[in-house]
Amino acid sequence: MNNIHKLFASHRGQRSPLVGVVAGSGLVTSGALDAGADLLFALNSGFYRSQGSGSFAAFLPYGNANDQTEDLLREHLLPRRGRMPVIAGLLVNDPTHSLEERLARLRQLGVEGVVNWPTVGFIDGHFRGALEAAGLGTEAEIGMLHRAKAMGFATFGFAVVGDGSASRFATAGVDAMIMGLGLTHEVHDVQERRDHIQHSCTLLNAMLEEVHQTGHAPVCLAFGGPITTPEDLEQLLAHSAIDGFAGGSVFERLPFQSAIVSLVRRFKSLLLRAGDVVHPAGFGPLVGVSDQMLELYRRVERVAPFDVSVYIQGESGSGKELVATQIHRLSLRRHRAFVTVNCGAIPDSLFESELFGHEKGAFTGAHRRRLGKFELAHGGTLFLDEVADLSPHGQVALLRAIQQREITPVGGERPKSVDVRILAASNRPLSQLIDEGEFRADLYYRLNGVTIELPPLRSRLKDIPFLAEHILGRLSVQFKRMVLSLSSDFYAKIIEHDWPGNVRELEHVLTQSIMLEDGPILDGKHFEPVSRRSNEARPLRDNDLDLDPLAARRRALRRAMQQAGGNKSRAAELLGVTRRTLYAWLRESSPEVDPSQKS
Ligand SMILES: Nc1ncnc2c1ncn2[C@@H]1O[C@H](COP(=O)(O)OP(=O)(O)OP(=O)(O)O)[C@@H](O)[C@H]1O
Repeated sequence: MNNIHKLFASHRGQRSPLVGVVAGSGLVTSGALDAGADLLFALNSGFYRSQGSGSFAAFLPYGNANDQTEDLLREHLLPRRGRMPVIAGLLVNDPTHSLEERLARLRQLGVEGVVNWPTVGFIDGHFRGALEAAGLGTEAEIGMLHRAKAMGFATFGFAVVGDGSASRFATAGVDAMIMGLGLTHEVHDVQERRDHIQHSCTLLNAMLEEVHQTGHAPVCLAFGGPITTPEDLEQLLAHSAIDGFAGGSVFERLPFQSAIVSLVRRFKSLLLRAGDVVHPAGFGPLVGVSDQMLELYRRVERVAPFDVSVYIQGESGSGKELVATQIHRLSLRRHRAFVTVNCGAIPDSLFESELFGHEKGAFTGAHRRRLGKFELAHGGTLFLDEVADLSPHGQVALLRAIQQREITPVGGERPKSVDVRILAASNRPLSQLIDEGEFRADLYYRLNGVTIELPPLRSRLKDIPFLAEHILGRLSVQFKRMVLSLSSDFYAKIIEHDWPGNVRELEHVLTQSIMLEDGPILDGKHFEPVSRRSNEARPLRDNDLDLDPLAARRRALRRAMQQAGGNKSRAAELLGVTRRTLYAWLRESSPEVDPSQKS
């Protein structure tokens, strides 16, 4: 009894289906192992897929199919199979080696099961008749499986729908039947898709009946056909008594598909963030309605059109870069470049080259002329982020460039004049650094034509619901989830927290919650507030926020039903709740949301 026989014996009476993966690469094998697949199939169709061609060629039961399968096993599947039992395809009419030789080699490799693949079942008409008459058809495959069984392999009969071979393999006493439903194909039309699956159920049930009539009870797996999602298989399992499913391209395609889906989503969410997004409760990309923010908007609006340098001071994550972008957008330079320099990230030795560029051959590795940030920003705005991190050397070089309005590229001979507006930001107060001798006062005065101070988030709690709504809107696109609100418990914790990381930290906390929680209302179970404030009076009254969870839920429901066009299944999906929960909510919130709408 090998591992496959043991698996089949222990599977009787189990409720979950057996799942076999036809792998064409090591990547898919590792994925199948990690996901807990029951069986790993080495069929030469996988070899074709890994070469970038369709598996159609593998349906020709001739040529060097057995060599291809052995290569696939040795190079890709066996090194990564873990403890998954492997079943190898064996072409019965092998023109190069005897079946005994092939089987002995497979056994040596550690293969535990054999299936007739590529099978003559893929051929029909006169040619098939001729093959059968010449003893090269199904009978030969049955003979091969008999020999394999005698050598201790588990045997799998691959039967093609409608050629009557299912009963012949079953009668021959194979351990498992693989019931081929045709090539894997994805159908997007919902109705057509359902028709295909129903048709597959009919075909499967006919084959199962054929097998049943023989009095044998092999394990029966559906293979390929229109099954491309777990939901498709669920339908098949609901309507036919199969034990599981095996497939190839359906699993191989998914890693790419999910990568594409997630990339497209991320691109989409980036587009939503960028550009001239105007938030009704804010100013350009800045969200917030607190008095401090309104004051800040006024200041930004005033200074933006003048060509003065602006120094933006604020804690980390409080929105300094957003303020800088907004100043640029409202300035006369808005159609020219906005270039950011993260001063803390440039090693001292590269400072001049980064900011002023270098000529070809200026130093080893300078293969071509490179423009520095000043030249890139010419005519536009240069944003010096984390300016407090500049070394003394960097401070001197920067001061000179600003004073003289010209730069000399490394290795260059003549200075070039540049016209840039300088915006600078720091989360450590520069005035304090000057007192400590860390920052040059003359540079500070050059940078600080006007100061704009960003208030920390903990001092403007009133902005939080607006910021949260804004961030959730972005996250629901990114995660394709309809999250509409925070529970009152979550808000209470948010208000208690000190937010040392400001808005960026709020973004992280909400992102974490959306990943860890289901449903449209986030509870923040995983978030523990940290507060250095004592029991001093809260700067916010409860009625400043929408803390009514029922109202929040109703709003969520209304929007989901609207978005789903009244379709309750879709609305439940959008909200991440079951249909039963959706019905309960609909009853609870009627008559606001009409539960009689179509489902
Ligand atoms: N008022 C705001 N409205 C909307 N989003 C904001 C606001 N303030 C900050 N953010 C968001 O918070 C994040 C951090 O903002 P930003 O990078 O501008 O902060 P910063 O002060 O420059 O941070 P650091 O000091 O770390 O460079 C960004 O994703 C930004 O979009």
